[in-house]
Amino acid sequence: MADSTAQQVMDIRAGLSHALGAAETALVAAREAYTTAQERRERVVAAAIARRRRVAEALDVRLRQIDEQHRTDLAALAGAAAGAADRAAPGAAGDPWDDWQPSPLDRAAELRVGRVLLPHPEEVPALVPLLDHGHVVVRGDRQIGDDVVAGLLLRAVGTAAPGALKLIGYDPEHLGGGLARFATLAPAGVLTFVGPGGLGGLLDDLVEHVRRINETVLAGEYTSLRELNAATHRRPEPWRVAVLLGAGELSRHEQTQLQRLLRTGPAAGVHLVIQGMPVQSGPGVEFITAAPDDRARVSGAGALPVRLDGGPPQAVVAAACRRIADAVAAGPAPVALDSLLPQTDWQESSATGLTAPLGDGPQGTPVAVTLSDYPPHALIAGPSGTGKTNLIYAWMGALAARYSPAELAFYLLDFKEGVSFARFAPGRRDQSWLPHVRLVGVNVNTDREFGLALLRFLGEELRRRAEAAKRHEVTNLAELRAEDPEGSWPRIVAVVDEFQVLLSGRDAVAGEAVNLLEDLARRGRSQGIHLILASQDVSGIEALWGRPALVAQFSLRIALPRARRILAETNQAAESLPRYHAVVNADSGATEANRIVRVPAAGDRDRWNALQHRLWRRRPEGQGPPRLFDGDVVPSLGESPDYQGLAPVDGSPAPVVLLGETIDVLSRSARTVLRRAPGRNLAVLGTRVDEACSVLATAGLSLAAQFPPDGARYSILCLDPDARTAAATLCEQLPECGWYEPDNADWLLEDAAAEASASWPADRPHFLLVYAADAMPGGKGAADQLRTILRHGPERRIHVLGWWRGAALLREALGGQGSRTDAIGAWVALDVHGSELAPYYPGTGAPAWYPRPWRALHFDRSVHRGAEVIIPYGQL
Ligand SMILES: Nc1ncnc2c1ncn2[C@@H]1O[C@H](COP(=O)(O)OP(=O)(O)OP(=O)(O)O)[C@@H](O)[C@H]1O
Repeated sequence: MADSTAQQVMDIRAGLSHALGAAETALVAAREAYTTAQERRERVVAAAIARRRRVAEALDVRLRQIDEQHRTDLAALAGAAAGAADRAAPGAAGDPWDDWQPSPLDRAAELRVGRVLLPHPEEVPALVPLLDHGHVVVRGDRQIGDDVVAGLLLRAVGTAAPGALKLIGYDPEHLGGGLARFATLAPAGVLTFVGPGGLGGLLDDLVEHVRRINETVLAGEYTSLRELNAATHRRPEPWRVAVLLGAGELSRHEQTQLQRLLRTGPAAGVHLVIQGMPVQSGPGVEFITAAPDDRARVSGAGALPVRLDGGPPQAVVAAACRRIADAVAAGPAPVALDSLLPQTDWQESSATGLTAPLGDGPQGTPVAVTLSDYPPHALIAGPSGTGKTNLIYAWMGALAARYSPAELAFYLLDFKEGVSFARFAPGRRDQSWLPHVRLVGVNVNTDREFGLALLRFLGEELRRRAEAAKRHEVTNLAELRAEDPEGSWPRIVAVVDEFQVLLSGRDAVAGEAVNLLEDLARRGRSQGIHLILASQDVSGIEALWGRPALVAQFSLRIALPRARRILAETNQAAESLPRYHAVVNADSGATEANRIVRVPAAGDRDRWNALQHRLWRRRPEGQGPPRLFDGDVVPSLGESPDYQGLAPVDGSPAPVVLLGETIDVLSRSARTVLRRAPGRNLAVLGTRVDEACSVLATAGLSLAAQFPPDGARYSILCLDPDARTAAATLCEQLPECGWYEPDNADWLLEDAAAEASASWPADRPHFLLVYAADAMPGGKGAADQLRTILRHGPERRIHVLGWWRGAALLREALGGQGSRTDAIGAWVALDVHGSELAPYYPGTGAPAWYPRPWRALHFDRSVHRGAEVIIPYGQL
């Protein structure tokens, strides 16, 4: 048992020892596991700490990157926004006020009102689009709003070309005070005010503008003026900016019109700037909320705060307005004449008419004007200085460059004082001429007879053409030219500037002129003779109005600004024409036929000369200069074709006495023929010594030119010391000239009276030139002798060419009151009134003659029905 117990103890001990061993082993293992786990934990914790640190670092880096990116993006955006704003609002649209001045842009810009506040130092302007875009409504603080409106308007006018923008102000509360700083623009028509109560009318007017522009300017071709401008680079209508500064309740009609304008205005260049009037938001309407500091808002900038600019300084506004007003008053820069000229000269045929552009139409396209069977003739009217003469130049230039002189001939007459047509004829400085011009009459304002002469000449040409047409059995110029291709049948354009001078008065000249005009106007159309009558004076047009049949022929009407009575009565288009524009109307002035043209400047000498010289160098061979009739120039006998044609002839034909130049187209000389027949003496009447001497010298020299040196006798009796020099000079120029003075006058008279009473005619003529015959010494005896010579001399080839210093003095020489006057077959009256000439004039009347310097009235009872005006010649 003990053994067993010991065994048992042993066993238990062994068991315990075993268990202890196992436990110790387990403990060691557990300890090891614990250590391992501990170590792992420490590693994990370290790793976790390291990771968190890395994450934090990465986060920092990323955040820094994001911040950086944000700053870069913001700077780029702000820079881009600032750049875009500069482009959208260049020059006057965006410049700061301290450095601001008008700078017209070639397209509508957005307008700066302030700056957008961004968390970035770059300045980004706040812009609002207005012109060609929409409308602007300003609300909020009234005072700040006023400055915004002023700034906006100044920028708008400053970016438009002068005159291309019109402001209309409606300010019922302050009666225009809100726009007072722009008042300088008013006289130039850039700013107009509408009074209180005028809102309805203003809105109606603007709606009407929109309608008209859509209908006549855009005319279905363009959807807006902006589009038209982009396509043609022209802006035919100004922008109209209506500034509506507060209004009470709008009526229903006003509301409707306002809505119409908000919708349709911008396409037609009609824009509204509204303050103090409720407007609903809608497309194209920009809202500015005026508030101080950074509390303002501009709808285009979204929710971003905006700081509005202060108003423009008054000095800047005043200077700009003055400059714009001056520029508008000075008118637009002229267009060049070249714009009317074709690429190649002289390519057109005038067989059916003459067509040439007169200028540009509203859309920049040339407006052509035609003279043909219809319309055949033109009336041009415009008050002085509106550009009538310029328009004629421009038209002539355009025609002359298209049609050669074989196709077109000009006859030009200017009744105005001055020499506006003289440039077409050779002058002292410039020897060229416009080869189409056949006649130029200048300074003819006192020589209405010259106008008559032109009309007579054209009347003759008309007859010649009508006869040719008859011969070729045709009815108009086109057919005549086809039938007679070798003939010279240019279209004739006769221009008479200030034609009313010709028609003024109720005398014979006016009467004949109207009749001739009527005939020419009626029949000229088919024969290619066209009349252009121009007048600055409404009375000119009125002179024609009494002749409806005549006026009806002038169906082409051209009205310059403010021309009156030339268009139809209800046609007011000329009233509102801008400077250098014209209404061209080929339908007698009917409103529907109006065409507006902008006429180029053709007055410039250099430009004109370039054209004239070019055409002149191409002139057809043998094409001489035009006949120039200058009423201020004394003609020269040496240049008279009739004088040049005189030469001694064999036999004893009746000599011709030249007296002066007739007022006609061909510069003919007035003449009288000293046949061997009673009464073939000449009397010069009047007190003007120079002119009397000139007529006698012309007579003497022209006689001498027809005889060989010993073919005729000349005796000069000079009884006026004032005429002595001239008479003596003539005596020297005449062959075999006897010289007599008061102390030997009796010799001449006795001798000549004896010859005159001889029973046979002399073998050669004897011409007695008596200066101041009324001063004849020798009493009754001498007077009788002179009468004998006058009465009987001519049949025996003795002719008196005498100067009496009065019509009544001649009558005394002829035997006093009641005596016969037929011994004087021809006379030249100087400063003698028509009524005094009655005894020497057939019938019961007297010629209409009001003496004028260096003009005389000539009558030859053997050939004349009426007296003719002549111009004494000057020096040989
Ligand atoms: N289209 C134009 N462009 C530029 N200048 C012009 C134009 N038309 C006229 N002018 C200028 O205006 C001035 C007056 O023109 P113009 O002599 O033609 O007028 P007018 O009506 O004939 O006047 P008046 O009858 O008094 O002679 C001139 O100096 C002329 O150069």
